[in-house]
Amino acid sequence: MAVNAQIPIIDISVDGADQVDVARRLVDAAAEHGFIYIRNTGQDISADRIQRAFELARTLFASPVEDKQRCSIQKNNQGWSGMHSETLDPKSQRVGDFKEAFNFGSFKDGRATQPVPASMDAHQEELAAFRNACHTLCRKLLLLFGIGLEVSPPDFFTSAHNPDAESGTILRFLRYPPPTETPDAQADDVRAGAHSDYGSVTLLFRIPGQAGLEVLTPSNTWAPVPVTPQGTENDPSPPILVNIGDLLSYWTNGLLRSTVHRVSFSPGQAATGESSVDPRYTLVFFCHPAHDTPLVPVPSERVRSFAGVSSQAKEGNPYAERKVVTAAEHLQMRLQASYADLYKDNAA
Ligand SMILES: O=C(O)CCC(=O)C(=O)O
Ligand SMILES: [Fe+2]
Repeated sequence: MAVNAQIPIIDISVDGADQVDVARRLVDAAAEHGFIYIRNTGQDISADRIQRAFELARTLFASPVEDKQRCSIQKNNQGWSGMHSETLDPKSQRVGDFKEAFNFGSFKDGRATQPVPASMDAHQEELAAFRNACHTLCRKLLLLFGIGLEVSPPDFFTSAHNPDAESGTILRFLRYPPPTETPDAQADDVRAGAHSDYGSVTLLFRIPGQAGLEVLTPSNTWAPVPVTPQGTENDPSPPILVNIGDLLSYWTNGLLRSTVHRVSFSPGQAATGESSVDPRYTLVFFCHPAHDTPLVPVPSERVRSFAGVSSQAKEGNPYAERKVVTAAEHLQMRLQASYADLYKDNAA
């Protein structure tokens, strides 16, 4: 059995805790691992709210296929993508990812600004509220990163993530079919190819008992990431898994790590007590800065003087060359690589 990934568990909501200390621990975890478990005792996003969002994901994917197709993914990265239409690791994958996804962009006055399946019509306010709660938690984390990195001013990242500004921020529902629905899958296939995320920070919600997520360790092996790490079994909800995206890694000169991960079918690789036999549902929130944010050097002595821009810290970050791009430009580069079909007219 593979050894689980060693990812720190941090509680950012303890009453009376020293925020500077919490911030430092968060930065250390992000710099060393790129992944952090945020303990969820219900203060930031309640267990009920998360469970309801999972119910909505099940309802959405059970919608008639024509209804989902009507909402097919567009170049703005919003909408439905069916099996095999996204290929997160095009260099190594024989076929596209074994998954179905629905990406929600922004909501205005509690309504989606994009077509959604009819089954979601009555639930739009609830979806908007979940998305807002995720955004608020990301901004809380970004403020702590600002404090931990001694950025001046500490709200440098937070103010670049104004929830009302146009951005690449996406709430994504995912469904990975069970092996019984994918008899054509081969031993080397993956449910989601190896990749690092594109944005600033990602929040991942999973269902206890469902295996699949693995991170690439510094020794180049795949380590499973259990949904419920030791010590959180009695919490109302498993910890929220946070990871650093390429944009924040790039922005911090590689100090905060964006770590490569994938979703495997995991026979024999699953963490104890987890399995891959059921359809797997996950909820992911990809937080991005406002489109027009220039990714200039972060005003932090610690970032500026980060000497360890080593090949390891740059892992998964294809933009080794430093040049000021906007958040929107950064996102476009990545999307074009993952959705070959959607962008094929732009090739050449
Ligand atoms: O479903 C998961 O566990 C991870 C999904 C993921 O890494 C992604 O969508 O970027
Ligand atoms: Fe990811």
